[in-house]
Amino acid sequence: MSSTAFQVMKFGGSSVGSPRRLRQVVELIGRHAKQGPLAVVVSAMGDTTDWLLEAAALATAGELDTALTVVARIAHLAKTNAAALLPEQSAALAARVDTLLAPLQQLLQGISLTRECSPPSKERVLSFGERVSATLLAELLTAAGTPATFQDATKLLVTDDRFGAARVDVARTRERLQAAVGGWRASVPVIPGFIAATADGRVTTLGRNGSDYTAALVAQGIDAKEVTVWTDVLGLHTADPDIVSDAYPVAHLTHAEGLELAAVGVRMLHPRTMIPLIESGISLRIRNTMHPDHPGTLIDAIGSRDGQRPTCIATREDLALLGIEVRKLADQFQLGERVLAALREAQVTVWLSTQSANGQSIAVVVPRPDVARAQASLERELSQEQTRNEVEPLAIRQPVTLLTLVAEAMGHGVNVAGRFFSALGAVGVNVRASAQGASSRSISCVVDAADTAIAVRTTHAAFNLAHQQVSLFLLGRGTVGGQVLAQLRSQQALLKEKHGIALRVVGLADSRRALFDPAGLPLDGLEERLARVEPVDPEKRTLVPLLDELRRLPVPILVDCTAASGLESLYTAAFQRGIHVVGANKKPLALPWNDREALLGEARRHHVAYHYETTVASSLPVIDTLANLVRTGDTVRLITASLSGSLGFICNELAAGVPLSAAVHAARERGYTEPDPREDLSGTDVARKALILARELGLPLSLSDVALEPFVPAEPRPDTSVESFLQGLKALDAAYAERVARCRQSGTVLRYLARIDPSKVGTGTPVIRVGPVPVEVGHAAADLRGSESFVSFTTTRHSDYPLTVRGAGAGGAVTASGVLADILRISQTLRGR
Ligand SMILES: NC(=O)C1=CN([C@@H]2O[C@H](COP(=O)(O)OP(=O)(O)OC[C@H]3O[C@@H](n4cnc5c(N)ncnc54)[C@H](OP(=O)(O)O)[C@@H]3O)[C@@H](O)[C@H]2O)C=CC1
Ligand SMILES: N[C@@H](CC=O)C(=O)O
Repeated sequence: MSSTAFQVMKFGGSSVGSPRRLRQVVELIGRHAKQGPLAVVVSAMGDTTDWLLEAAALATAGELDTALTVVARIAHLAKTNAAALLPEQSAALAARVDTLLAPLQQLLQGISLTRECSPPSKERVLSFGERVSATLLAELLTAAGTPATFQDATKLLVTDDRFGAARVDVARTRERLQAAVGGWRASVPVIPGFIAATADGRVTTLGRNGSDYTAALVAQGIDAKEVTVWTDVLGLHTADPDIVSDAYPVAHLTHAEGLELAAVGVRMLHPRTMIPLIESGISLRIRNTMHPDHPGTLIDAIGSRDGQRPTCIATREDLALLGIEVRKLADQFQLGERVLAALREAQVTVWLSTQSANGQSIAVVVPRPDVARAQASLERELSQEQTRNEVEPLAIRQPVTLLTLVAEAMGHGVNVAGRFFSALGAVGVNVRASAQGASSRSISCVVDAADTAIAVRTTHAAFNLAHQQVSLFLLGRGTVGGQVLAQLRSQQALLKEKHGIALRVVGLADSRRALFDPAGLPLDGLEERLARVEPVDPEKRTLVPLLDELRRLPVPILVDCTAASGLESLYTAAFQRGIHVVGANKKPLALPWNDREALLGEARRHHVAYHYETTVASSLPVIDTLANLVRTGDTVRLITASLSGSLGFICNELAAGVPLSAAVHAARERGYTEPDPREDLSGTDVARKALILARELGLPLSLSDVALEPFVPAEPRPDTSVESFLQGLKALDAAYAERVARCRQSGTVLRYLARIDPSKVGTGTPVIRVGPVPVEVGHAAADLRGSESFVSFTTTRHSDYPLTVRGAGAGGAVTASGVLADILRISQTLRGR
């Protein structure tokens, strides 16, 4: 290719739709014209084409006056834009616009008289937008010092006479362009996009993305080296930036990738545009007029050599999935061929078709507006088989979206399909149909329209981000929630850098306030920010609308660090929306057996995780250990445990001579107790934990089955406030000091223990007992320090020496670390890499 080969630049309607943008275009062309020969293709200004359609429709309806006001609107836009750049010539420019639009007014008069807008007339009407913009741009360029000449596209681009769907005669077009190009070096040719003409000069148009197509045809016809499409985006993005905030422009693609993307619905590209460029080896650049120094996206024969180059995610929406299945042997039917032929005959576009391996069934994806036509044609085609009851009734699913991954490197790596489907499955998106082309450059699947956003975000993150994004909605900012935020602040950067997990808090709520921002809430000062939110009555508040926002974000997790009752309905709503739950709150797990089963079943049904390791002994790995014992086929014979960090601490304080009331106060201060310490002192908290463990063994028990002896009876004044209850504890100081002294004298230590004995099932003796026990020296609980907990599992395999887990059993920091570990478990499982 000679170094003096032409560049072709195409400017879309928005690039020339306002004075500011038009000025940028004039400057841009001026700069590039100095660097080498340049041809310019331009679209109609702003919404002019839509207005022309409106004017044609009005004229056809006989409303000529209104149609002419639309023409006046078109003229006004053109005059205002041009006059802003060249005020001293505004009158001449306005006269020019009027002259250009005079034939349009006559044409509309004719249409209104006959009340008929034939396809040729409609093409002529539509051609005026580009004529005006190209004429004005040529004049503005010349006035700005870049000599430019309007070139009439109807004299350059030749089509057949199928008005409305004209086909270009490439050979004749090339002949004309070759003849014209000789005169284009002295002055920049400005060619109206979108319009062409038949060989005998009748105006035709090139349809959707017509100006891009004009640019490609011109480039091919004049042997240009590159086409640049100037737009208002930075290039072709990895996904629709309106859906994926992390989508980014792709630097370099192959022609084949570009064609594939065009074929699956990327609006910026059209297969018709790609084909002349591919045939002639011409590169295509997509750049932004507002950021002219940004390189944009280059699409050429070579593409990127980077093995890690991005994967583009394209969607085509408003589709329907039709399923056809035969009951007889498929080879008698040639089902696939017949279905596709019938749809072709009915002029229904098929965006995807996929057949079962034995040809017994076929699924096709068609535009939703064409469903009735498609259905009628298929029913016609298969009517005899239907009468003989040999085919299933046509299954129609709509609206659906076609989601396609495109990347040249896709075929070079293993497990692309696995990652694609597992990423979608992990967020509960059901794949309704799928297809991978032999090109191995793309893989497509069909999802319900309602899942479009989450499916695009999820696959974009799985294939393009070095890190897995996780979106957290945190309930509770107290002892545990506050520490979760503190640990996120200190760990966030490290987790992203070292483990590829980007944890983002998108929501924070306490009992009366809530903050939510899908883009992420800055962690610094977050609790203070929440405190400034106007409080609402908790009875009247619902967080469900925020779950609707959360579900659209990557790996959404609801994190419950409250002790609130009734949150099971919020969990259910979360599960139903594909949101995972991490809970430190024991109450949803201590619901009556059937309710708890229903809750866990809902999570399973929606393929989401519900992790609650911290509900028993804070961050100690108790539930996980028990689950592994059960999973690997061991039989748990007995669980003995000290499950309350606060009661363990209080017992140790009592043994050290601290009065009960002061010990409880200290436990509360240290964040060991429940928000209401009576839950600890009454043994209820331990009963819940023991119940959670027993249920992990599959025992269908409820709280009322637990034989409970309180540590301190919350009765007889359960209605008193927490503060006055705590005050009242002083009256018990002496009795508890005496109780502990008696233990000391008998060589025992007071502990509050839980015992789960599955052998008691069906015997009438309680399976779960919790209560205070004086333990002998040498007992596993005797030497527990501070808030330590322990859990001992005696099993068939661990019979001589029980498997014991021991360590800090309460406290904000340790519990928060357990909550974080549960969050990371979900994140890592979903990372899929
Ligand atoms: N502390 C510990 O060592 C351990 C605690 N846990 C569990 O962690 C949970 C939290 O305990 P902890 O942090 O100590 O309790 P705190 O009382 O310190 O904090 C509770 C938080 O939950 C908020 N809250 C209450 N109801 C709601 C609601 N409906 N929606 C949103 N937020 C709400 C409260 O807001 P407001 O201030 O407005 O009331 C408060 O911010 C409890 O279930 C506890 O059993 C588990 C293991 C160990
Ligand atoms: N209040 C609880 C905290 C952990 O669940 C305890 O004391 O153990």
